[in-house]
Amino acid sequence: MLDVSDLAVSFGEQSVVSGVDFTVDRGSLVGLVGPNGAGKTTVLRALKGTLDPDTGTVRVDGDPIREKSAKAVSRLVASTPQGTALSFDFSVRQTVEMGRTPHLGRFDRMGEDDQRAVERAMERASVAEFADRPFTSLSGGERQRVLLARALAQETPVLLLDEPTASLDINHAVRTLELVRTLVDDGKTAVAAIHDLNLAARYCDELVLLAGGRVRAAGRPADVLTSDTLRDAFDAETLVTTQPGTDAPLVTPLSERESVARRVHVIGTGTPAAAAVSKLAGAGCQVSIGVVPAGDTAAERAADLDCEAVTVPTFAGIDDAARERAADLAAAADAVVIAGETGDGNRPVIEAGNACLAVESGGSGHASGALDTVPLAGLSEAVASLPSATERDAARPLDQSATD
Ligand SMILES: Nc1ncnc2c1ncn2[C@@H]1O[C@H](COP(=O)(O)OP(=O)(O)OP(=O)(O)O)[C@@H](O)[C@H]1O
Repeated sequence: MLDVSDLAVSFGEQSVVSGVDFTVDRGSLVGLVGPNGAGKTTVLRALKGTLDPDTGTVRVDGDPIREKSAKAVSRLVASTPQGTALSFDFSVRQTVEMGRTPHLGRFDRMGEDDQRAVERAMERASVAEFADRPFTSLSGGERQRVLLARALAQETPVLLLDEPTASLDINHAVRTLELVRTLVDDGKTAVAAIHDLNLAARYCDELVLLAGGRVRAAGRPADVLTSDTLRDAFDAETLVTTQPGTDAPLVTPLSERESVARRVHVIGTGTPAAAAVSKLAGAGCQVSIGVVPAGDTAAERAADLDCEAVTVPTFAGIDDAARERAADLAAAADAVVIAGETGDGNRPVIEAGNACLAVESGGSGHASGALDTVPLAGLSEAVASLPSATERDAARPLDQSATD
């Protein structure tokens, strides 16, 4: 339905987007996500044909949009702007009626069909109750819904929405995206720039992640929103898990204070080890676990959080290759954390690691009674307070010379 190929736009000397390619299938909702200044609004402007790209083409149903008349485009594409600071001296109803302009001749009056489209658009965007109020008297979120109603009244096959939920409370944000989702499920095609990554992940079929004017990732939300792509695009540490009851990703930004940035190898099984993995990954640690039976809760948690798990088939015992891989991870880690049952076979893995901590109450069965034991709640702080492997290695020759 929409096809963007090799799009490049610059303002004066400044290149703003370049090499942007993506397609939007009919009846799908694509979210444009990315940091401030990434080029999302610029791409939306190119999609509606209101700017002249340096290179590249935007096609709607195979036809270049720049070759269509403004009226033809406005019958195909409706859009809502990012800001709502428009100084309309019109009522809400009159503002929504403007959406019918592409369907009317210059001196035509609105007919019954037009009136019906306006009423229906106001109902759907929940603004009918404001119909007679001046647009300028509404709050930012109410104005945003009126502008959505205006776009809906236009009755186009394509909707372009620039931050449709930016000023909306959580109830109206969800209702707006659910409305867009319903329209898309009924056959419309929509592209929306959305800052809230979790709402974008929940409602969009696909995401296009822009940063620095380029597409950094595109595809299903779960494939686009990974810690690595988000670090690359936003220069931010995040924890990516799954939204309850869906398979959509859930992105939790980590503050620098929370981000412990330590490499930690966990040894243990079951709920205690799973809780330790979550806690450490949530604190921004690079976590590995093993050796652990495949299918154990802790192995599954590690997989959910994109952490390396050294596994062996359940009841198969620990083989040499698995033991060596886990020992290598333990030796390279800043800390080894023991949580839950470890099994005798993991003894060499524990011995390969340097700074060992055990999680309180989950530590039964671990190899040494001489370990520092910490509560789960204080685990990431305890790990952060240990020297990193690099600091330990740097200190080692000094220790040796001191004993010589
Ligand atoms: N008319 C213009 N003249 C000069 N620079 C511009 C113009 N419009 C946009 N830019 C610049 O282009 C870059 C991309 O802007 P754009 O509005 O497309 O980003 P965005 O991803 O929508 O950002 P935000 O999330 O902050 O809305 C920014 O650096 C912006 O300053």
